[in-house]
Amino acid sequence: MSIVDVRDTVVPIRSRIRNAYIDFEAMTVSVVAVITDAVRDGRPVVGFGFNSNGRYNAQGLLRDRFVPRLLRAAREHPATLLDPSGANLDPQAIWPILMRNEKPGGHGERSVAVGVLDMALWDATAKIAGVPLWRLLADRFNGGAADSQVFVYAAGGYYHPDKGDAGLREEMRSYLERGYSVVKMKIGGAGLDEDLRRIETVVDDVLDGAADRLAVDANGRFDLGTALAYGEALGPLGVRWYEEPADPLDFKLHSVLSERYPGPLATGENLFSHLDARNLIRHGGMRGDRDILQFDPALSYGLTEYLRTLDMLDQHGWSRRRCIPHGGHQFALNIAAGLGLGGNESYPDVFEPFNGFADHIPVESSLVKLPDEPGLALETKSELYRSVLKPLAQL
Ligand SMILES: O=C([O-])CC(=O)C(=O)O
Ligand SMILES: [Mg+2]
Repeated sequence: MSIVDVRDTVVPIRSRIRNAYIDFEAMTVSVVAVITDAVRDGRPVVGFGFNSNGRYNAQGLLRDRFVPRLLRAAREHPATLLDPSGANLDPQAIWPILMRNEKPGGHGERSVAVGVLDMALWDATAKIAGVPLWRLLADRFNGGAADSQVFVYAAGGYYHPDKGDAGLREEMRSYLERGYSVVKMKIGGAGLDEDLRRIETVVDDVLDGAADRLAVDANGRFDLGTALAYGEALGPLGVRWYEEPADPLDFKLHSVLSERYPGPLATGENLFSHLDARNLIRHGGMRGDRDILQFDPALSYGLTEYLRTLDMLDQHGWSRRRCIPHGGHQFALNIAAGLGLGGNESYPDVFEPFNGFADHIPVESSLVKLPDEPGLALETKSELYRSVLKPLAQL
């Protein structure tokens, strides 16, 4: 078998929302379809991948470097893409082919291009094996143990020009109505007083005072003084976690904050390699008994790299249950179930049509089950499949 073509497209996920650092007026996603000549159910197997929000499409990198490397290997050395049986792809063998002639360091952007391709390769591999990705991962890397359901929380609470406190409350209430018990909102895009008012109205008027059901996300906005000032206000409230207080690469700042802020901190969505993740663990003062690690495999060189990150965490005595990836996609959901992570993000209302999970599986008590269809089962997200994936693959 072989890879016969790779198609890619760019889809806008433009919206008027804003976090503390960026707005999403020009946000885009790269989508790829890896077409194989393996046939299942009378059709060629196609693997799909896409990046999550926050980084823009990687079309230039995909077309200049990563797709040509893959297609050239498929043409000239097809066996190098395959597992020893020769009957399926081997994404872990393909990864170094994609990364040939790439220097170390400076992780970001190319990590998105590789992440999108790697997602599609794992999708195709599981489809060829005829199993859901979560099952393939559990059997291959987790002694066969898969979680039957995954903790998910509703991320939203963005700043929006037309939305006041009433709109924020309504949004958060609607997440609870849709089965989520933990929600997340943005901070740091207003002053501390205004943010505290926004937090308090959600905690008091929507969550019956249960602040441990509300996470807050500053998107890397604060300097040390501001991060500490917010921490002093958030600590006594007891929010679920305080996310990305400061620049993701300022490990010293994180370690100082972690000495002063007793509650859980969360970060990692903007660290794009297992080496950057290791620096966070080594130098960021993260606490293995409470903090949350949000590395997003779609943005950070894919599942192949994420497996290295999990190995690194094992070596540092961290439980995988501390990992709740950013990105709200079905890729990380499969990884969470198959490898025993602590949960996965969900965006019930933003970043359509890439948000959310299988159409027919509801969220209940902030838990979601996984589909049984092979691969990532992105086909179970009908709007994504109809409007983006099917036309791209020309199925
Ligand atoms: O607003 C964003 O960039 C997304 C984000 O931080 C998250 O989902 O945690
Ligand atoms: Mg975040």
